[in-house]
Amino acid sequence: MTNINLIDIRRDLHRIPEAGFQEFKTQRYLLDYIATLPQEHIEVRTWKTGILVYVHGTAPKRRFGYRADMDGLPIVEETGYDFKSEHPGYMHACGHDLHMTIGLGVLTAIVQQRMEDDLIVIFQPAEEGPGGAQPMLASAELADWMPEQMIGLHVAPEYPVGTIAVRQGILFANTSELFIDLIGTGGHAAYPHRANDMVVAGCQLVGQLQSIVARNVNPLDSAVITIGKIEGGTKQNIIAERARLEGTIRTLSAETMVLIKSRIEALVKGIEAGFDCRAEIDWGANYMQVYNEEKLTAEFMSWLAKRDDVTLFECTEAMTGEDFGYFLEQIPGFMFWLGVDTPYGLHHAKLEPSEAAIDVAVRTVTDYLRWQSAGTVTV
Ligand SMILES: CC(=O)N[C@@H](CCC[C@H](N)C(=O)O)C(=O)O
Repeated sequence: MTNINLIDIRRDLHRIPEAGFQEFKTQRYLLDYIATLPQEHIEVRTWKTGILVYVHGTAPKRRFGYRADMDGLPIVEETGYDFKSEHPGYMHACGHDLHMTIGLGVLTAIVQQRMEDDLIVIFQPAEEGPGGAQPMLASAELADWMPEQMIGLHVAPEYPVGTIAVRQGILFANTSELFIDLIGTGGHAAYPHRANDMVVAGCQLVGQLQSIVARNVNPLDSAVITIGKIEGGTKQNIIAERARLEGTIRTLSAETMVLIKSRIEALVKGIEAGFDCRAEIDWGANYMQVYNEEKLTAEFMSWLAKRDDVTLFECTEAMTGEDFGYFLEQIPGFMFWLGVDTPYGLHHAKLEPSEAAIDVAVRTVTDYLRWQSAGTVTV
């Protein structure tokens, strides 16, 4: 395909993980690489810290899109890599370094040997939060370059390299972030009767939240409420005036999300009454489910099944979230899982995805785009 060293690129990107909408070095790195490609048939735009690259086809009738997310996570890296993150407390622990590298690989292949149709490669910031897809889709930069068909992928630690897992319909859940501040009265540890302990209130609330999925959601439906962070108090012998819970809600339907939010509001009101305190709920960023358009996904799956270099696996839905769902709400297409064969899961400090998967993905996406563009399939 190409003589660029995608492994080196992935390692360079791995060294510089950045928070959502702070991907300045990442954007610079990608732009510098894109500038080394022949420029005759490409146009480049930036949007915030994201990038849009338009590759003009030889006889375009349609415009395809491939999207890669760009941001890292606030995790202290514990891999055995000699190319560890150089940004303290930040790590590419969700595979976005691979997603971007694959984007550059596909871009390079299509620039080197253009297809008939147009391709837009989208590097999107802030997938982990607060969400870059929705504002990017509403931006002037994308408005006149809107793809007619979209592809996205996500690394999957649990599958061997060479496996592509996908399904028609819902692939990833609806999500909502959840931030609850509890505000009471602090005081001396020895005088609990004169204070209003928000650590106790916060702990009770975490316990009560577990009852929503267990007792309010239909057992044949699926939902998750995870509280990933608790903060409260200032010192071991001071009763905490404030506590803060931070979490996320996952559902397979919009209706269940509404139900869960109303139950959280009711339980929080109960805590306010029971502890005579005040509470503030912030729902943070909400992501649309990732819904794979049935016909295109079925065609992709039958195309994959005929290949002998990949193994197709028809997977179930996952409760992960992805703001790629907003692309698929407006543009027909699909997302698939790419096997990267590593014992540690996404968002783990020891995640070491196999780099051999990069070549698998570049080949699969490029061949699929060429096959589509050759007119075998119409949307
Ligand atoms: C693939 C993946 O891990 N995505 C993230 C998306 C986060 C959405 C939002 N910030 C939230 O926490 O709800 C995930 O955690 O699934």
